[in-house]
Amino acid sequence: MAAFVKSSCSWIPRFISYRGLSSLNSNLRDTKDLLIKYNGGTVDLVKDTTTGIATISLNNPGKKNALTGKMMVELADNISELETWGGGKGLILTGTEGSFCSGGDLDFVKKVLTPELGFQMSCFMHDTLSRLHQLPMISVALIQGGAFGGGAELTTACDFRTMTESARIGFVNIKMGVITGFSGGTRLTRILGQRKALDILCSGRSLDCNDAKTIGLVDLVIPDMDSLDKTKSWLIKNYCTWDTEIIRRVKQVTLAAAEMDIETSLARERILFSQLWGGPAQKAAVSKNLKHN
Ligand SMILES: C[C@@H](C(=O)O)C(=O)SCCNC(=O)CCNC(=O)[C@H](O)C(C)(C)COP(=O)(O)OP(=O)(O)OC[C@H]1O[C@@H](n2cnc3c(N)ncnc32)[C@H](O)[C@@H]1OP(=O)(O)O
Repeated sequence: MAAFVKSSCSWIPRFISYRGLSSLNSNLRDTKDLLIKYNGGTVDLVKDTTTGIATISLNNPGKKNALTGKMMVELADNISELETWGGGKGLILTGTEGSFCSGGDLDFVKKVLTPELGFQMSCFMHDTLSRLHQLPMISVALIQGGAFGGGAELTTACDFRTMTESARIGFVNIKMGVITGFSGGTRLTRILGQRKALDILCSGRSLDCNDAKTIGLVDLVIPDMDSLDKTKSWLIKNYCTWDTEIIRRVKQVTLAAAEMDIETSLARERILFSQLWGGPAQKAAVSKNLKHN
């Protein structure tokens, strides 16, 4: 692997081999202390305890919601808070003032341009987006305005994506001389399959809502007006109507099936199922003589 790095990127110092980087012990605590120094913007979490729907808003409108180091830390902290929210059914990830996110804040990026710092940032964002993806809640990215580079990558950590009619999404990392740093390469491939992901990642082209829907990246196209309300209604109506505990368990079963070996996943599903068996939700349902036609 070191030879591959050397031949294709001759400017990378010899000591930064693939193995060398991955064996670095990236301490997330130290990375957090580092990132938080790169100021600007906020990431705001609102939990609606009536509906069980949380909203995370990326807020750096002067830069189309580009992510600073501090915003990366706030996003991680918001996910930590949601990990402890037992009442959560759904999550909407979006941006303020008509934009989703234009990727890493280029003013911040310019200050951390070494392979070691890139590796640290990447470890931190991988951890955050894995934890977002693994939340026992149904997550949706609402793509409005633009989602570019790291911003496009953020959307791939959610279960679903809605997109407004005028929005664009582009995995432009290749045009910036890098590949996906926030885990978007792996996640996009899981969503679309290798061939379509290669097309999107290698071209770096921007997709409009029709392209994104056709290719299977986006689940719902919505008008620009009231897009947050429309996304929330869609999320509640389709995925968050039923009992909180049951929704959270369904999400956990699908995660296990997607990411674990089959025997481990089946074992988990048996436990998640049997803990509900004979519970109040089931007793109420079986006493109603429901017809499902
Ligand atoms: C982590 C890393 C990675 O590759 O993995 C990345 O994500 S690298 C980041 C990859 N993203 C990018 O390269 C996006 C570059 N930006 C753009 O392509 C464009 O700005 C758009 C996002 C399409 C928006 O275009 P539009 O014409 O609507 O607005 P605009 O260009 O006037 O942008 C409004 C203001 O936001 C700033 N701005 C926009 N994107 C920014 C960014 N990522 N970092 C820092 N500032 C940014 C612009 O410089 C401008 O500042 P002033 O008002 O002061 O002029």
